[in-house]
Amino acid sequence: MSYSVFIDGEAGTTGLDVLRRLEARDDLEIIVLGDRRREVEARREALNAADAVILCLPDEAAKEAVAMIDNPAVRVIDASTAYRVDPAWTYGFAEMAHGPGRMSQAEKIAGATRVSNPGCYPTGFIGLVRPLVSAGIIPAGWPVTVNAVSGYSGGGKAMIAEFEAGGAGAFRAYGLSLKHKHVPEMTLHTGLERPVLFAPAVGAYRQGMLVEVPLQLAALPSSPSVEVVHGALAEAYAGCRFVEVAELEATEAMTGIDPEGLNGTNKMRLHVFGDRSGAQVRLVALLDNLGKGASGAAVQNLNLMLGLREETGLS
Ligand SMILES: NC(=O)C1=CN([C@@H]2O[C@H](COP(=O)(O)OP(=O)(O)OC[C@H]3O[C@@H](n4cnc5c(N)ncnc54)[C@H](OP(=O)(O)O)[C@@H]3O)[C@@H](O)[C@H]2O)C=CC1
Ligand SMILES: CC(=O)N[C@@H](CCC(=O)OP(=O)(O)O)C(=O)O
Repeated sequence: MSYSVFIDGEAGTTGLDVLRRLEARDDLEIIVLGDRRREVEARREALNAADAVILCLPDEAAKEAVAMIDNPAVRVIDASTAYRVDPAWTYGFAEMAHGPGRMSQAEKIAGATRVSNPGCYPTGFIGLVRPLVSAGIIPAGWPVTVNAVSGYSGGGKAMIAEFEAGGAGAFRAYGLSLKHKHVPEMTLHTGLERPVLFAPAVGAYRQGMLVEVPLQLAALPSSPSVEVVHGALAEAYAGCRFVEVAELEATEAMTGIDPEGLNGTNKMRLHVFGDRSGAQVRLVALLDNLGKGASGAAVQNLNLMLGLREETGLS
């Protein structure tokens, strides 16, 4: 059986990467608009004709696209920020832990017609922190900070053009007003009660990211050991193909970590770097902002929603 898929925003950074991942598949037929991609009526027709649509658009254009869909059978995956904290949409982080006996996020995605694809930074942050909040290691009211660096493709076509024209600088801290659009999503889907303090940065390389959460273990109520923190993460992602937790021994031997290390993949690797006394850790997620941070996750969600589970890599 073949399914039809329409990528709205097919010529953008995320859209092109989704297309690259799908075009070789013989179980999918891709609806491509080419030069007609900005024509409202052409989009409306494609949005209602496809079995599934993947919106790779700015927030406002994504909302307009959703409003154009009146065929109830169409499944929608939105890569923008528009619906990530909307309770009517299912959050598309398939490995997000929910605790024993509850429906997994992957099952929720499989049964949904509206799925919001997570942001790139939130994928790393939620991946690191949610299992620790669920396990009671980080109290819900704890003040949590996240530092991160992304390649410039994270800012889409405009930022790519800026950096590739030269003169953009080697490294730029931003989000300095502390109002980054990812904060509500990071806070909600970890179960934290206070807004996360988010310090993002962008570097003069195209793709790949590190998302880091430093924790003063000795200040936490249970003073957990490095092994307890690592164990909670390892348990949360046991059996997942796309999210892995690096062994403590391997992490201890590392002297650096390359943000480009998982480029081109749909994988995320979590590290727990601990100090010798065990009083502090740096939790670090490594992922491709266009892979598990965007297009890879969108394709994973598409597979789940169309029932192509063998393609998901979820055990
Ligand atoms: N880049 C990344 O790493 C990530 C991006 N995202 C999200 O994915 C979405 C797309 O981002 P990205 O690919 O980076 O952005 P780009 O700027 O690279 O691409 C945006 C695309 O949207 C199209 N578009 C813009 N406005 C309209 C409109 N009014 N009607 C129809 N099409 C329109 C553009 O068309 P045209 O080609 O004609 O210009 C372009 O193809 C955003 O919401 C972003 O936040 C999410 C996670 C990571
Ligand atoms: C480097 C850079 O600018 N990154 C983007 C985030 C990219 C991303 O995740 O897109 P969403 O906002 O749709 O989640 C930013 O900080 O706005």
